[in-house]
Amino acid sequence: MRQPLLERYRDRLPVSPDTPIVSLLEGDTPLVPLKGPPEAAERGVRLFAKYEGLNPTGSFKDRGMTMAVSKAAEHGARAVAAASTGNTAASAAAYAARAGMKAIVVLPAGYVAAGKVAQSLVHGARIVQVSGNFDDALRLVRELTERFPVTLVNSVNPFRIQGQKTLAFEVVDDLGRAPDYHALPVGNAGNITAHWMGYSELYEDGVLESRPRMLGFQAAGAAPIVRGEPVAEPKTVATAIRIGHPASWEGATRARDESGGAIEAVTDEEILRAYHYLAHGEGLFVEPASAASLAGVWRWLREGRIEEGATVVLTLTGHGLKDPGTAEREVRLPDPVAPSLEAVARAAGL
Ligand SMILES: Cc1ncc(COP(=O)(O)O)c(/C=C/C(=O)C(=O)O)c1O
Repeated sequence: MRQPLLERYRDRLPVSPDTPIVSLLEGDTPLVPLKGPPEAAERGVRLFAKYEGLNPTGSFKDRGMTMAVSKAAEHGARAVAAASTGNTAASAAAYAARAGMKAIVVLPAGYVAAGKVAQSLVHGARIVQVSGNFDDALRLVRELTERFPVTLVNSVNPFRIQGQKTLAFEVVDDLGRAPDYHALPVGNAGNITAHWMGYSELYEDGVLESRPRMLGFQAAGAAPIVRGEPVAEPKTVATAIRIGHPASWEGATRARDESGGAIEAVTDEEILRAYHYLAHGEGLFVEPASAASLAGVWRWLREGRIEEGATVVLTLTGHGLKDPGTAEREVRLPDPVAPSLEAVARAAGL
């Protein structure tokens, strides 16, 4: 029987007997071995995908949200709030509903994928769209939660990072060791901070002999950490990481530097190439931001920067169904045909 995430890793989380467990049986996602692009097989590099789209709301956010909303409930909160590019909103809406709390989500108008908006709406969140970008939304939500009795559940809330570090625990449980590299997309940078925290806790406890090199990838049009300065008008097809001023900037650079890893930019073209490869080459449907993990590793492989025989884990952060708009723009639906065997066979290419 599946356990709530907070039960499975209770001894490594700020969970006390007074903490109500608000759970949708999140976590315990598959670590899927990939065939990998040819550049991987040529060098005997083993690729694994941590398929976070199989969390209850379809993204890794559920790991942090079960922790943050459970702690909010412990402290008597009646409402939670988050700024979001969409997945935090969807997750906050679901866990608030689970907890019988109100959810307020502030979204950058026009830049949130349809699936995420649908989730937030149907779970009953109070949606506020602002004419601005995610960074404006986060600034406003921080002011809102200082002014009103509402708990902030963005990843500036440390309980979110605590919940999200469990991904590293699961990878080690599955592999029996840390991978040599762990790649993931970087937006507000809470997730790379959390990944590194998880591996570091196991390393410091003597469970691991080594930690992975963390490889963070930003979209080229939204790469403030790569550029070393905020990006006022972030632009990318990967709307989940269309963020110009990451709240966990320091956490991300610490993970990069302490691990001897890197944070680099990948173009929308590289992201979409990886997006299509994962879907029709590996059978994994992910949203564009998630594909940035593979896009970056694919470039490292082409450039010979990953040593022979290495083990690489890619965090695929959100399910492709979150962003049907990109799917429909990327793959045109054929016109209807006559209801005859000949027409169907011809359309089917038989
Ligand atoms: C699919 C997907 N992939 C990668 C990221 C980047 O993680 P962070 O670097 O921890 O921000 C996000 C983040 C989304 C939000 O920030 C939000 O939902 O407000 C995401 O949804």
